[in-house]
Amino acid sequence: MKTLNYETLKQSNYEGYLLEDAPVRVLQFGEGNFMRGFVDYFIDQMNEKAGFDTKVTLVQPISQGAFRLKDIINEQEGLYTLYLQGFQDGQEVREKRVISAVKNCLNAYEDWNEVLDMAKKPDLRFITCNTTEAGIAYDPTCQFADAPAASYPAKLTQFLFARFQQQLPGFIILACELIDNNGKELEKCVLQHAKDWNLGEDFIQWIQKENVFCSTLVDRIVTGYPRAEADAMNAENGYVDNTLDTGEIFGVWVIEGPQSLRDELPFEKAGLPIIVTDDHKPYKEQKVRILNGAHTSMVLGAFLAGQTIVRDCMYDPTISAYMNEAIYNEIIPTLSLSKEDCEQFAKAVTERFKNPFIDHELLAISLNSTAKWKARVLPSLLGYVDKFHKLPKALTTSLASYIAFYRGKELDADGLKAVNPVTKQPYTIKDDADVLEFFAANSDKPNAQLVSLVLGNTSFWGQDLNAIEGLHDAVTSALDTIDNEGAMAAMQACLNKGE
Ligand SMILES: NC(=O)c1ccc[n+]([C@@H]2O[C@H](COP(=O)([O-])OP(=O)(O)OC[C@H]3O[C@@H](n4cnc5c(N)ncnc54)[C@H](O)[C@@H]3O)[C@@H](O)[C@H]2O)c1
Ligand SMILES: O=P(O)(O)OC[C@@H](O)[C@@H](O)[C@H](O)[C@H](O)CO
Repeated sequence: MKTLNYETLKQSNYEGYLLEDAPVRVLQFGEGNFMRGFVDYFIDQMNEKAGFDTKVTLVQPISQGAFRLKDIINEQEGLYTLYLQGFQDGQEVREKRVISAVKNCLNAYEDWNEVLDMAKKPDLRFITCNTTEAGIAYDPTCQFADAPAASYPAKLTQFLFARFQQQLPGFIILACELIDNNGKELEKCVLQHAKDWNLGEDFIQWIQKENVFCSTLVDRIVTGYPRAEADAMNAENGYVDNTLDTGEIFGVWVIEGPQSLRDELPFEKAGLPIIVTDDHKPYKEQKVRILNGAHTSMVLGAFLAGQTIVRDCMYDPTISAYMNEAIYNEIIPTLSLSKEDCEQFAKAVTERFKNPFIDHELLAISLNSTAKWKARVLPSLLGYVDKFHKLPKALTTSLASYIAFYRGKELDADGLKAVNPVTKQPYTIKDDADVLEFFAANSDKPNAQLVSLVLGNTSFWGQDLNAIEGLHDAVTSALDTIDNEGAMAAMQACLNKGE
């Protein structure tokens, strides 16, 4: 079978929508599954339904790994097949679409001059990005002369300076990272670099006046390359697509920015679920704390209890009751939106988790759980303690599950190795090097001591969690239960009412 590209599609008399040539008006930092299944899908839809006539150049912001995704994207001339599946208004929807919005992919380390040359293109109008939660951070070691600078904000500053020198208009910058105020945080980092690198007051003013940094909230479960079904999909399609992407049909993009965005991005004409608002925060709080909070507080314990994908957890009576306990009794009472709104959102989320068409792997969600637990679960735990003056059982147990999951001993380039106590299968813990080194060094310690060290690690949590009354003993006790009776028993213990 031939590899997917325009010629392959022509030869197979493909009749779907394709846009082979159009000006590149979007530069996108991040070539991952999520951006291709969400932002680039929306651009493709706007191209077809609203004459947006726009191609996207992807920039891989980190070095190409062994997989060499940039090369694979370019070999396929940016084309990829996206499967979006789930239920809409009670109806089963399965959408397959060849996305032709992407023109090509550059790697920041291999093609930096080409990236900078993009700044000279007058057509370029939008910058989109998702560089993970790790991506938007100020790194004072980055230098203007680096080619390129290490961090994403520093690379963006170099790119914006190249644009400024061309005396061309600035950009609408749509940040998609799942951190608070992503766009504004990105702008802060850029301004700091401009100042530290002495790029001049005119440039600083140009950044502020000519560019709109939008904070946005993204919501779609994108499960990425479907390893198990890829061969069957390729056989059915009649071509080999090495960048197949899958996700749920549900999707919402909330963009904080001026209403003029509605003129520049014709999403209304294309009938897309994009909301432009002057305050995205309530949407983000609700989504991150309920949906992502439910994922992060559930998956590590569920994995240790022998589960592998989210949907199966939803049909396990103990795990789903544990998740509901966390969502409805411990997370929602700490949120600012009305209980009714939050419960409606939560109900939709748990239905989405049951999506029969996508397999969302617990191990995929477990990636970087330290930062995720801090951003997605800790605020609810703190809010609950503040409001009710006692510990939320399920969220406290999720911290014990996190520690139990992270107790690996052998560290190699791939991650920290551990063995699942139920399936007896080895698994790899993936997180920042300092997190993995910490657990590799401390996993053998007795539970009470390990808990004290984890809770006291201020670089993980931004504070010493041992200071929360009763938390150390409660986490130690839940960890003892996990060790002696299993993770399922620890989750079950959170459901015993009246204690
Ligand atoms: N997959 C989903 O369902 C989903 C939904 C909403 C949001 N997100 C967010 O999107 C992000 C990417 O998810 P994905 O599923 O596309 O994963 P992925 O592994 O397919 O892509 C990761 C992307 O992040 C970039 N990246 C990784 N580390 C980086 C770093 N240190 N600095 C700069 N860039 C870096 C990679 O180049 C790549 O573009 C996640 O952080 C996630 O929070 C994912
Ligand atoms: O993508 P991650 O790894 O940051 O987080 C895992 C999931 O919680 C996340 O992908 C959600 O499915 C997504 O945020 C839904 O919009």
